[in-house]
Amino acid sequence: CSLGGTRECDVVWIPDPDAVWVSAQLLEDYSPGHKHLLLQLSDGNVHYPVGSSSDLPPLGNPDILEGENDLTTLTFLHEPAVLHNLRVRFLDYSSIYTYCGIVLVAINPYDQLPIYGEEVIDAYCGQDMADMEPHIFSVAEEAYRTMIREEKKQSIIISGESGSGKTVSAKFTMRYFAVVGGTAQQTRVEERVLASNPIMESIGNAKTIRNDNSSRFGKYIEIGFGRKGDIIGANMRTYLLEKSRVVFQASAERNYHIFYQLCASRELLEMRSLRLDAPEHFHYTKQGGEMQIPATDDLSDLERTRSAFSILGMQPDQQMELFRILSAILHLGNVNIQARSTHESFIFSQADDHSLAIFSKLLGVERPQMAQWLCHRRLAVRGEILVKPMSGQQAAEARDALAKHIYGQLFTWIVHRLNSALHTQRGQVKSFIGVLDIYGFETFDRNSFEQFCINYANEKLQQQFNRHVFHLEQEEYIREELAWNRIKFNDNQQCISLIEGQLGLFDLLDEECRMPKGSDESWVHKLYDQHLTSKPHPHFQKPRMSNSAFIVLHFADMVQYECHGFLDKNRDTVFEELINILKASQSELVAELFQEQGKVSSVTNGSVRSGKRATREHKLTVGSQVSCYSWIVKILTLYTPHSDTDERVTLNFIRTVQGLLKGRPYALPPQLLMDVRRVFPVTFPYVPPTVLHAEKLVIPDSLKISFLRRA
Ligand SMILES: Nc1ncnc2c1ncn2[C@@H]1O[C@H](COP(=O)(O)OP(=O)(O)OP(=O)(O)O)[C@@H](O)[C@H]1O
Repeated sequence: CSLGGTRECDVVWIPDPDAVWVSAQLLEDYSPGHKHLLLQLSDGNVHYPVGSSSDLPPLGNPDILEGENDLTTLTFLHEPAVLHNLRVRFLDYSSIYTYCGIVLVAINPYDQLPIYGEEVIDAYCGQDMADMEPHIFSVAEEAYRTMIREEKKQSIIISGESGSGKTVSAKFTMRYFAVVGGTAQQTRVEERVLASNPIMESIGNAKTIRNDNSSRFGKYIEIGFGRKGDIIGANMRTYLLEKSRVVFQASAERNYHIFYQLCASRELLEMRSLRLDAPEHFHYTKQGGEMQIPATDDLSDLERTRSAFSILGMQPDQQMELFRILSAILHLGNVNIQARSTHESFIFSQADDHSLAIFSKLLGVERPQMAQWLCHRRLAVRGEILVKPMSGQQAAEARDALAKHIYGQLFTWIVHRLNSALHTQRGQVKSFIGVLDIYGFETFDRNSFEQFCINYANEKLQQQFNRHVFHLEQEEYIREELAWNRIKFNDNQQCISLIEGQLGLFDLLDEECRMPKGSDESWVHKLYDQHLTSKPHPHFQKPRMSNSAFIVLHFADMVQYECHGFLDKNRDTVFEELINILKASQSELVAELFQEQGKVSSVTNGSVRSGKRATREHKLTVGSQVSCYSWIVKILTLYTPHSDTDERVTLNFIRTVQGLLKGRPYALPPQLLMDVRRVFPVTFPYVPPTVLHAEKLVIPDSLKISFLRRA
């Protein structure tokens, strides 16, 4: 029988509510105009309705192609063909890997497979990708060989939803490079590169409902190779750590592993001074209700973390410094903030609070000062400085913001420390292979700012994939004048524009953050006005039963986000008084962690949000960290404002340049971000990164000169 009378075939795929797709035997030829197809399913014959020839079900592939190791060799490549082929390979051939051209598709086996030993690495070493069964090692080998043969830097991008196996795959590629780029005996460099994994997992991974060891940050590691293809160092960049987890965990989730590791080690002699208890006694570790991950042992995991720190050259006393700060965060979470009985809206924290005392001692800071500034804030009113008690909720938020901030600073410090241990002389690095392991697409029952940022990153990654696999490939066909049928693919630019474009979700969020009375609710209503009423956007919806949530139709799924907390998380604010106390800490490490912050806070911050100058809060929004005007940043790095006049000049300059650069944005390189934070923590508006590079942006010399002269 045949469909359309042109091709002999007797199997088609039809949609099924349970199995997604089922195959069916075609019992009659189809000719245009037929209203039904007569199909044989496992449970009998059916008349499958077809409106027109474009409604015909997808055709099955010939039996001979079943289980092919490269999806691009299939005669028909569509969703049911892909799923069926992956299933056959997984179930019948016990193979978790399949190629799709240059892409390797991996299915998480959730089982220890004997396919990653040294002998398998040896088997893949030096072999061509096309000659070998699909494997993560063959992708690593291809990158390694191309780097050496063509002297070209390489990147491996690992993407997939949460729990799909990205981090495990990234670790296998690193192990592969450590073996092929090392000597027979592991040298210290490879050992150090591999040792960074347990450390990053301890401080950046946590149990979520999807994955017991979920990475809560993005990671890009560049492994540097010397002339002979030997590993000589590495450098890591991290992206957007989920700091909210430090103070809050959803049901059945945990905080970062390191906290439980420390609690589990509380009986060790050297750990007693940390005054730790079981995790169920700490507010910051018990909220998820599940303290233990089956089949893991937090105590032995801490040993692994400590030995990795030692491999990376961190001395035991410095490790203890880290553990002291981490333990202090747990004690901070237990600080008792109470409503004052006479006046309910004001609160105080008892100076003899046991947890506050331990927290202050561990961090080497003054307890009375901490008690004061955890529940009071300084206000400038008509030139006068007033001290005002906070409400209970404000004080709890200030405490949590401090905990998140300390953890975030410590995380960044550890990454810097690891990079110094993995660092090599630039001149020696001949080439590198980058491995990007970024958080996977997420959708939970309740999604917030973190999921929004993660899904946005995945949307960008998908676009990169589309560009690479379809767009650039087809451009090459055009250049080479090859005949082929243009492949249609789902371009996700519309969804990306909704998030990052002008009047997009980030744009309106940053604007709301600058409003004196901005709130999550008013932001979400502005979204409804803009993207439902004024100009309905195909990727934006409002849930029928809620006035405080919005839905984005992502490439991977529809996700409903609750607006609560978006503004706070985007502002990422900490009060300066608390930072100053930490800066004055007797602990060298604590003081060092906040030195940068001190510099930032001493610079007056042009807060558009309050409509006035604000000196007390750090306000570079998270959204605006993702992208920024690089020219402004470059010029700012040359310049530190010293007075109010300077600041006004700077703000005017920024506004002028923003006008000039409208629609020509540029993603801010991380090192410049550090510079701008240090020099001038002004809130930059969110602008989408495009293909344009900063170097190509032309700023009139007259403007630059006039600015520099005035500055
Ligand atoms: N190749 C594999 N072999 C055996 N088990 C695997 C493999 N890949 C993944 N797993 C299992 O799946 C779990 C989740 O994998 P992984 O942490 O790599 O997911 P992920 O995609 O990085 O998730 P997230 O985005 O949440 O960080 C691992 O802890 C491991 O138990």
